[in-house]
Amino acid sequence: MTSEKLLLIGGGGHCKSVLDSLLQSNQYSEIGIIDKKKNIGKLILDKYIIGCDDDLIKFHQQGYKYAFVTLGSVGDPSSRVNLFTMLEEICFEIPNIIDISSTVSNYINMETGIYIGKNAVVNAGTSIGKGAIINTSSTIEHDCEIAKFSHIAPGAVICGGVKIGENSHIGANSVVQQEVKIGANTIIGMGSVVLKNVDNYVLAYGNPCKEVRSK
Ligand SMILES: CC(=O)SCCNC(=O)CCNC(=O)[C@H](O)C(C)(C)COP(=O)(O)OP(=O)(O)OC[C@H]1O[C@@H](n2cnc3c(N)ncnc32)[C@H](O)[C@@H]1OP(=O)(O)O
Repeated sequence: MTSEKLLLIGGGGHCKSVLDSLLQSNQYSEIGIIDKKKNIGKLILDKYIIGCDDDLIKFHQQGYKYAFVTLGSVGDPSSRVNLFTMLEEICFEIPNIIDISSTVSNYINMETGIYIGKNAVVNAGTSIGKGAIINTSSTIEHDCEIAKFSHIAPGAVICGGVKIGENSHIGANSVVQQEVKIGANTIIGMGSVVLKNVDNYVLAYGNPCKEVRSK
């Protein structure tokens, strides 16, 4: 274990997933959670909510060198993006958090603030942008590009050479055919089978996946 102290920003369900991964890896000496002021003192798994956004600078000065956004999102990651920017401005170091049960190739490129959940697989030649969530049991095959703040939800299968634009959500248990391009700020609904490219700013779902409306 290092003597490094980490803050998790957002104390909801996604925080529990990330915290559970952290507790199994035993990487940080202290973990504190930041949430709404009214939730200070509440326990998440076995870590406390110790402050709110207004306290971030104080905690940084007190030796919390690392911080990570644990607010989740389904389709609109704008709050996650804003929190990430706030952490960068305060000069926190933003690590990647990778569950020990995942299988991640050594031959991938990762920016920062990425969560890779339980039993996820990321294959060689893939790149993952900052703030992305690669959730439980998802598979990202070889040579994919997963842009920043996108969320690959549990069980989704992203076949080889797929490109996913920033801020997009690939719904749980969807399958994206090899070489397909999915635009930015787009939502693919749960259980979709994506056979063709999907544009920016659309909601699409179904088997075969079809654009339903603009976002
Ligand atoms: C750890 C975690 O839990 S991470 C979170 C994982 N969760 C996900 O990935 C969820 C992704 N979200 C979805 O799939 C949502 O259903 C969305 C975003 C596609 C649609 O949401 P909404 O716009 O609220 O649609 P709404 O629920 O009102 O449904 C509208 C219609 O679309 C249909 N529909 C909604 N989603 C889907 C889908 N994935 N596939 C097929 N049909 C769908 C509904 O049956 C409904 O049909 P109807 O009008 O004939 O009754």
